[in-house]
This record gives sequence, structure tokens and C-alpha cells, in this order.
Amino acid sequence: MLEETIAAIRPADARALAEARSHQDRLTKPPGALGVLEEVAVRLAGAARTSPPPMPEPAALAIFAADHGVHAQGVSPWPQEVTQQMVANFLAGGAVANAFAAQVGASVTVVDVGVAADLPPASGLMIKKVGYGTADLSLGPAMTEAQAVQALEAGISVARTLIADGARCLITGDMGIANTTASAALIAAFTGTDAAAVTGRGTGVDDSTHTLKIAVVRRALDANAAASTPLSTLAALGGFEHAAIAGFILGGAAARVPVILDGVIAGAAALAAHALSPSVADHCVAGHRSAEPGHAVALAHLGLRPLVDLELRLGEGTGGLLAHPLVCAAVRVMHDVATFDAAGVTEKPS
Ligand SMILES: Cc1cc2ncn([C@H]3O[C@H](COP(=O)(O)O)[C@@H](O)[C@H]3O)c2cc1C
Ligand SMILES: O=C(O)c1cccnc1
Repeated sequence: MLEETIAAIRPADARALAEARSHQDRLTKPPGALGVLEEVAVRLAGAARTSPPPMPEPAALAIFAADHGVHAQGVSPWPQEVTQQMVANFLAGGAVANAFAAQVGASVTVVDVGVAADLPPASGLMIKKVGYGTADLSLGPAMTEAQAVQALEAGISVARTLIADGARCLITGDMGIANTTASAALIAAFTGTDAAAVTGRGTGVDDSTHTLKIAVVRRALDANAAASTPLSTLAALGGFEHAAIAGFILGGAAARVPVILDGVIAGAAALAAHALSPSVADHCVAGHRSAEPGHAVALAHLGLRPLVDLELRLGEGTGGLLAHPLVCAAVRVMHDVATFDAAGVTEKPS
């Protein structure tokens, strides 16, 4: 399934990009007046291979949940059980992601790819467990390559299911206590950046824990220095949710359904997806830039410009959800706004 998905991903279509750019310039506004929104609409046209691109709605958020062996190193102030407790909260509709999803009209699906407990079946929960938490990445590989493939394929199958159910925009979400440590390790490895520059405070660690966290990321990079392929790097340093989110992004791109990326966890996962299939970036929109320092590094490597910066540092898909109305507005311009010709508005003399 992974190989077939990667084979189906195509880079942006040059003709659709050119058509979308010239359409933007014929609309009743000064050329470029919609700034970054024009780039978003053009980008989605290239990815969809048609201009104007289809409206990116309805949107579906998938929150991939998993636990992390590296939690044992003391990198997060929160107990590991918070992962499963937050899954219950998502399913009950009580998290910030639920409030934002309701605000923008997105569906919410929670996917257990590796929570360290057996979760009771519930509506809105998909169980695609690869393990009960990863191994400690500061001591060796977090998972085997076979587990990484299983998690990637779990993400692909969630993308396929949501698209088959009608989603025309996918939004990434995550839940996993200690996953900002794995994110920092992935970003350092995939971008060749020093651990100190990409390791942040996650849920809000103090100075001494932040220093420890940087040392743990360094140890993880040393312990896994043998990982040299995209898959082995993802397996060595990632969490099950990172691998599943990477698969979810690949699955959206293969189906030409745009993917709005959330924060630093999504950014780290997107680096893995991009290493497996570089064209995948043409299908992604960076919803926001989070306060985690590694996020900007990941987005720069992917060539993606974040739509908003609200200093969010939550995850769950919250930043991706908030960007969805902006992406819809950008595309709606292409569908609804009159051209100079059609509206009888005089163009600027050239
Ligand atoms: C109550 C609560 C709700 C959350 N929702 C998302 N996260 C976020 O924080 C975690 C990563 O931060 P760290 O690496 O510092 O543990 C992830 O689970 C992420 O989704 C939460 C964290 C907590 C505590
Ligand atoms: O920026 C993020 O995406 C983030 C920050 C802290 C915890 N979880 C996610």
C-alpha cells in the first residue's frame, strides 16, 4: 500500500499553476492584492491539476494518538496517561480541537496508533494500534522498520476512508505526551540542524528540563546514527503518530486532496513524508507556525509558508483547523470573483 501510494503522487501540474496565476490577474482586484491567499489558491490548483481547484470542503481532522518510550527520560512534565485521557476527552467532544472543529465545520476522527493502553471501542475512534508506545529513542530505534510501515499504512488507510466518506480537505492532528521530543529529533535528523536549535519547551518545560531534553535529543541522534534512509530515520526517531501522520499526508497527496498541516508534530511527520516522496509538499498547506522552534526549521526545509502565527503550542490539529477557513476563502475567490471583462471594470493601463 505504501509503494502504491508513493507511486500515485505527482508534482504540481505546471499548466494548472500557470492558468491559476493568470486567472488571479484577471480578477477584479489589483494583481497580487490578496497576497499569500493568491499563492494558496494557485498551489491548490497545481496540486488538483485543474484551475480553479475544487473547494477544499468538507474538511476532516484526524487526531493520531500514541505514547513514547522516551517519556521515561523526564522530557515532559505530564504523566503518560494524559494521552489516553485526552483521547477520551476528544471522543466526548471536550478538547480545544473539538471546539475549533465545531467552529469551522470539520469532522473529528481519533486514531489509536500506539496508545499504551487498550481503549474501549467508541464512535469516532479508529483502532489501528501498532504497539503500546514506542521504545525509548534515546537508547536505540523507537520502532522497527516494519512497525513504521504499519503505522504509515494506517495513516494512508485513514486518509482513504475519510476521502471515501466525502472529505475534500484533510487536517492533521496529534496526541502523545512527549511527542515534541521525538519531533525535535526527526527535525534535527531530516534537516541536519543542531538539536539545541530545534528542541522547544513542548507543553511548557522549565529551563532545567529543556536542557535535559536537548541532551536527550542529542543522545537519540547518536544512538541512531546508523539510520540513513527515510524509513530507517522515521523508525529510529519517530513516534507511531508521526509515522501515521506521514502516511495520512501521503494518502491525501495520492488522492489529490489537500492536506493542512498543524504544528511541530505535523511538520516533523511531513519531513518524513517528503523524504519518502518529495512531491508531497506540493499538496500541503502549512496551517500555522507554532511556538516550537523546530517548526519553522521544518517548514523552511519543506518550502512551506505558514498561514497564521498565533503563538499556539498545543497540537491536536488546532492550528490546522483555524487555517481551514482561510484556505477555503482563497479558493472561493477563484470560483466567485468576477473578471475585469465580465464585470466591465476598466483595467490599469499597461
Ligand atoms: C492536557 C494536554 C492536552 C494536550 N493536547 C495536545 N497536547 C500536546 O502536548 C503533547 C506534547 O508535549 P510534550 O512533548 O511536552 O509532552 C502532545 O500530546 C501534544 O499533542 C496536550 C498536552 C496536554 C498536557
Ligand atoms: O507546537 C505544537 O504543535 C505543539 C507544542 C507543544 C505541544 N504539542 C504541540
